[in-house]
Amino acid sequence: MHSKEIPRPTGTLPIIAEHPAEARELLGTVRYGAEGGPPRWEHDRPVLPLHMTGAGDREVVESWPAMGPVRTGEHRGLLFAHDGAVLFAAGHIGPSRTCRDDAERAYRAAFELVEALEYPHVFRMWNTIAGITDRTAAGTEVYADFCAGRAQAFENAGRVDMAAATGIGALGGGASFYFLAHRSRTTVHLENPLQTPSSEYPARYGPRPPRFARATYLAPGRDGERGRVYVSGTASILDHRTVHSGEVAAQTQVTLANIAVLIGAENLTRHGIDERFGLEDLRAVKVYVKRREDLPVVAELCGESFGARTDIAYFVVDVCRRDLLVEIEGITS
Ligand SMILES: O=C(O)c1cccc(O)c1
Ligand SMILES: CC(=O)C(=O)O
Repeated sequence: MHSKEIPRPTGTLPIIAEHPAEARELLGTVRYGAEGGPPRWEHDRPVLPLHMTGAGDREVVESWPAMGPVRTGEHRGLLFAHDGAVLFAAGHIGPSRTCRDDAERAYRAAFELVEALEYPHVFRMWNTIAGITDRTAAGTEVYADFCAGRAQAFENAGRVDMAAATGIGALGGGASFYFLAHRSRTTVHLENPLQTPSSEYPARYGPRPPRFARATYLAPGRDGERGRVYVSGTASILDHRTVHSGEVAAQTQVTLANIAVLIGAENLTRHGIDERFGLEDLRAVKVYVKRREDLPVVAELCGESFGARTDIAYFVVDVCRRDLLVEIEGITS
C-alpha cells in the first residue's frame, strides 16, 4: 500500500487502510489478511476475513462507509448491513472443492436478499477462491465449477443483468464472496469493445460461462455523490484469449490499456454516460500478482500509470487462468 493518510469516508468509495476504520459509521469490513473463513460480527458489523496475504505481508482492511442509520441481519449464512441507500453483504461459499453447489446456494441467498430488502441495483461483487485453478476430485476445474454454480443461480433467479466483479485466488479458507447493491441509484453495466462479454466465452473455459460485466457505473446520487465506475478484475485478455502468456510486463500493459479503454470517453459515450475517466482517476486499486518475483515489475508499471493519489494494494495470489500473471481492479474517485 502506498497510502500516506487514511482518506475520509465518501459514500460508495471504501476506506482502504492498514487498520479498521471506526465501526459506528461503517456498513462492513473486509480483511485482506492472513486467514479466511465465514463472515463474523464485530461491533455489530459484518467482517469478512479473506486469506490474501502471506507471511510478512501487511493486512489490508477495506471498510465500506455508511451514510445513515445502519440495520443488520443474517440470511442463510450471509451477514449483511444496510443504510437505506447501500446494502453490503458477505458470505462464505464453502470448501472450494465442491464449488458448484456451494456457489449456487450462496448466490441464490444473495439474490433472495437483494429482493427481500429491496436493493435491486447490484453494482459490485467480489469472489475469492482458494485453489482456483486446481482440479476437483471429479477432475473439473474449481473456477469452472464456481462459474457453473453461479450461472445456475443467475438462471434460477431470472437475472440477466451482470455486475462488475472480481474472481481471484485466495491462499486458503475456501471460497468467499461479498457484494454491494444500491436501492435507488441507476446502474449501467459496461462491456469493453476489446473483450468478449464474459457470458459469451466459448465452452473451452468451462461448461457455463462466467457472469460479470467489465465494469458497473453507479450514476450520481440525489445526495450529491458523484457517478463512479467500479472496474472489474481485469486481465491480459483480448477477445476471450489470454495474450502475452508468460510475459508479466506485457500482460500488465495490456491490462492497463484494457481498463483505460473501458473507462474512457468513447466507451462511456457508447453506454450513454456523459463522463470520462482515465487511469489517474482510479482509487482503491487492487493488483493481484501470481508470482512474487513479478511484484517489482508490476508495481513499477502501475506506479507510472495511476495517479499519485491512487491507493494501490498488491496481493500475491493465483489468477483464474493458469496463463494469467496479473489482474487489476479499481474504482473511479
Ligand atoms: O468470475 C468472475 O467473477 C471474474 C470477474 C473478473 C475477473 C475474473 O478473473 C473473474
Ligand atoms: C480472467 C479475466 O479477468 C476475464 O475473464 O476477464
